Amino acid sequence: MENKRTRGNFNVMCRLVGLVRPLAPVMVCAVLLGVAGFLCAIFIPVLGVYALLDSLHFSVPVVLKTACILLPILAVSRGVLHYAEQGCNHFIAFKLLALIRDKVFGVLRQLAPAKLEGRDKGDLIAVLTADIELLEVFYAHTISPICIAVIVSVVMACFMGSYAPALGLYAALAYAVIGIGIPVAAARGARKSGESFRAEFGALNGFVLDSLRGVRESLQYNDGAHRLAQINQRTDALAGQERRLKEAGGTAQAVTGAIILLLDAGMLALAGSLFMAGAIGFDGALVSVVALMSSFGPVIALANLGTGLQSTFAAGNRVLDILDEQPAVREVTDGRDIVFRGADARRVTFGYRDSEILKEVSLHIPEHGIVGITGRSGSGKSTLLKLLMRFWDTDLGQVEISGENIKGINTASLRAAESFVEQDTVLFHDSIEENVKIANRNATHEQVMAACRKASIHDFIMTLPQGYDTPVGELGDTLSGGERQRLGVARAFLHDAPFILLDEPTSNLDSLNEAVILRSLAEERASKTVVLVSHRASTMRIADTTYSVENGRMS
Ligand SMILES: Nc1ncnc2c1ncn2[C@@H]1O[C@H](COP(=O)(O)OP(=O)(O)OP(=O)(O)O)[C@@H](O)[C@H]1O
Repeated sequence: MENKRTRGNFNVMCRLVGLVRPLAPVMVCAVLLGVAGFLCAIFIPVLGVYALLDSLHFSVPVVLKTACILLPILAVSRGVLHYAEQGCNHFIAFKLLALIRDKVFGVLRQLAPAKLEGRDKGDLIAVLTADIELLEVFYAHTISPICIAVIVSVVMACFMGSYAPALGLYAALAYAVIGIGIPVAAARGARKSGESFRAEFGALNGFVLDSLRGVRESLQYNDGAHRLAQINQRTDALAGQERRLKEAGGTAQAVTGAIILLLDAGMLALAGSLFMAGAIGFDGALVSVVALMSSFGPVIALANLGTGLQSTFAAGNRVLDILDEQPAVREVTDGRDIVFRGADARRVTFGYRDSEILKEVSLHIPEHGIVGITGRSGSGKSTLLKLLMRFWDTDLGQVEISGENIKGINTASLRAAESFVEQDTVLFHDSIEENVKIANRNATHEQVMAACRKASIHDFIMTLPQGYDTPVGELGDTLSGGERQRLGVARAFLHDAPFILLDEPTSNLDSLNEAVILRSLAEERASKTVVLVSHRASTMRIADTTYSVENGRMS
């Protein structure tokens, strides 16, 4: 993706919160339940102190008898509130994974195919699975703990401040040190490793996927051991990074524990000195010390987030990179629908990024004509077909379909009018019948068979034990290149669009199968218009007009 960028953590946090606005009421519920639960837990020892002071005849707001009734109520409430908070968090987790994946898939649909060309597919899978999964931690276990910690800290600082303002200020400072100071310091230290861990994780996914795809090549050239060594090296590097992240997390936890003890000791000294100076009573000093000691729970949860948070922000960044990516072409829904009446390229200039591939190319494709395009490898023939499909927009000049600028035609209408058979046919892990039917989900079995006959693949399918129900192996690698190619052509026949664009449809075929497909195309010409890219003179013979692309120019 071109859009790879690093946003500030606060920016990432705000953007991620914005993504799940519909879940805000449940999040508020989770926070309120969490605050109530923590306050119950904190006030159990405080009530104990009140009971003790009451029995020593101090004047306290809660007497021994009331404390004895309240203590079990608080204990049970703590459990119930915690359970309900977790219930809300899990509800949020499940809903938001669906919500974010839906958004990301929506964007990918717009980016495809142009912006996904050349993208590391393994890395993309890592974003769609692991990174989004990690965001669940962010929403359910980061946002709500932060809110809970802020609210509980304010309540407790006010409570201690009611005995003496200095006690309240000290408590607020202590909470800030644990809840802000430690996670910020830990996150700063782990920022680079968090980002590179997520990036490396995606890269390893891509590498393994690549290795699986190329397993035959690796075996053939005896490159398996080298490939395995590379996988091991990457895995070790990733494990090393993870270990460093975990070690940093462990160190942060140990430091947190030590600082809390020091802060407790400081509170004891402060309360003691205030008591000695007569500013507060013994009850105020004791209650404040116990209240502070028992109220670090919510901010400890934040301190523990520090190092893990970096991975979460890095994952958030990667998800936002996809969401922010601009498609190469915008889907048109408020344009015109067309009836196909021929196509034209008018002085089309186009390049991928900086390199110019086509320069002022013009070409006329009359309705019911068969137009051939030849040219050396890499001259831009497939690129021209992609411009006719509007996978990309031209830099200069324009492509017209039925006399309309292609940019103003509704995308759905354009897709219905065109069938594009690319050089490589991608097959899904499904039966042959279903693989052909992706071109027309409503087609009957008879129509699928007719399309396969035209593509000269029917006889082969009938030799298979399960015929059209034969499952196609992963990535179609149980079929030969020519068989896959003919299935691709069968899809185009089944799609039944008036304009067929074929990119090297016969490159893997013997002359017998080539002849069948060319005859089928010739028979279809009463209702179809065909653009044919091929290096084979025998295939080009059926074209009425042949253009040649050389050095980006058409002749
Ligand atoms: N998505 C892309 N991003 C950047 N460059 C690309 C992209 N797709 C193709 N190219 C480059 O554009 C040039 C033209 O590619 P194209 O596939 O159109 O050539 P072609 O004439 O169809 O070649 P062949 O006959 O080998 O299929 C090549 O140099 C290719 O590397």
